[in-house]
Amino acid sequence: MMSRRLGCIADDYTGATDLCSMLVRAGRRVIQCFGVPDPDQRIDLQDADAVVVALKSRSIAADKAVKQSLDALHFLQSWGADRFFYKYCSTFDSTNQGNIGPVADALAAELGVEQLFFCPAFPENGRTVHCGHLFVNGVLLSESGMRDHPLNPMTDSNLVRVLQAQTACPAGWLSTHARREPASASRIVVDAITDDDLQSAASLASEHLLLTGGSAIARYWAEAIGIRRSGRWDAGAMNASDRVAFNGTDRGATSDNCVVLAGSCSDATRIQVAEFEKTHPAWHLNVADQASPDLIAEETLRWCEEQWSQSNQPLLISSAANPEVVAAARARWGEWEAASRTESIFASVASGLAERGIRRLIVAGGETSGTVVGALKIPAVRIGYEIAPGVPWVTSTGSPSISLALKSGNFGGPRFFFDALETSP
Ligand SMILES: Nc1ncnc2c1ncn2[C@@H]1O[C@H](COP(=O)(O)OP(=O)(O)OP(=O)(O)O)[C@@H](O)[C@H]1O
Ligand SMILES: O=C(O)[C@@H](O)C(=O)CO
Repeated sequence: MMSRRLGCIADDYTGATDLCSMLVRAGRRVIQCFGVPDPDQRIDLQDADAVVVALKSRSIAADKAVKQSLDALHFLQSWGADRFFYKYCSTFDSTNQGNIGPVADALAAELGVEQLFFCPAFPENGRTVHCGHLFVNGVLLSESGMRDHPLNPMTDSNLVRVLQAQTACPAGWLSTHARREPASASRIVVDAITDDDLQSAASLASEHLLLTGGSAIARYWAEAIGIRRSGRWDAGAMNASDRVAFNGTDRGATSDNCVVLAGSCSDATRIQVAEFEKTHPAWHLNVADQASPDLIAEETLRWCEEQWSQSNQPLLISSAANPEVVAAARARWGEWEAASRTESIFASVASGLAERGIRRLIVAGGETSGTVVGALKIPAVRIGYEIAPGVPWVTSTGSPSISLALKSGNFGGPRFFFDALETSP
């Protein structure tokens, strides 16, 4: 079989990292780019079997999401990709108008594809699809926490209906058990309850040029279509010059230091924060405070320096340890301003930590991860060891390199931060 290269477009940063980790499981060398790279960034993609372009297009206006996704497609074609995957959330998050339908339609039109599968199921993380309906840990999507999502509340579990509202093409669903495709539909939601179902779906799609879904199907599809397999990179190792720069700091940090930045408001992250602060120093940001984000960040960095002067324990900085602190910030600033202030604080803290020599960060939350990666001006990362399903350690390309664990809010068990430390580069 011809050796193929896979080009992927993901609609958020942690979702992209989730996808990368599944492709690494399948023995591929994967690079994740944050945004569509500029030619002058000169990211070396030659050794990669798959390239994932991470966008932040999940909740923006549909026309913008379409444009960014097509730009990403053209970039991936210029790299040499000959199969394409569009990754969205395993909970099918979208606004009423999109963006899953419009982006999928635009990519299909550009590639001349008529029939398209939609396969969000991620059984390992509790997301299953039965008769076109999505369940989260056995509960209908519309009755899960996603019902109250601040940006994209998901109040209908029937994905055929959700998708049909976003596309002019006829939508239907397919059970791989029946191996029967809906006769008139060209936009097809695929049932999957187990990984075996995903494997069957991947093999049904083995001739497809474009597939859409969550991360779990991508691993099997890469096998089914014969994507090049060059084996894993040791993507976690820090090189000697980075260590020298790292230890050269005069502000207390040492090469053992690692900081957790938790900006996610999800239940899973709250449990992880509570577990970690039982044994580690923790700093809770007061976003409701009237001080400027820069001042709050400076105060936070001073606290880190104090901690490092006493011990080299990993530190935790959290903004949303409980719903009350988020409510207080929103009451003071309004929802949008409160989120934007939180992100500014995390951006300044992340830059400040990097200036102080920190080279390992664990970040919780998709938006928060996007903010941190943007503040550190990281264009691309290589994918390393998988800490929990869908969350690998990644290491920035270029020098000095920095290692990051970018976690979707709801991913990982209660001891995720400990697991990340134990497996860190
Ligand atoms: N105390 C706070 N007050 C107001 N907004 C906050 C506060 N803490 C965090 N936020 C904001 O809430 C949002 C959380 O989104 P983020 O994507 O980081 O996490 P998530 O939605 O749980 O994760 P994911 O998108 O991966 O599922 C961010 O915009 C963050 O800045
Ligand atoms: O598919 C998922 O659940 C995640 O990769 C994600 O996109 C969470 O925002």
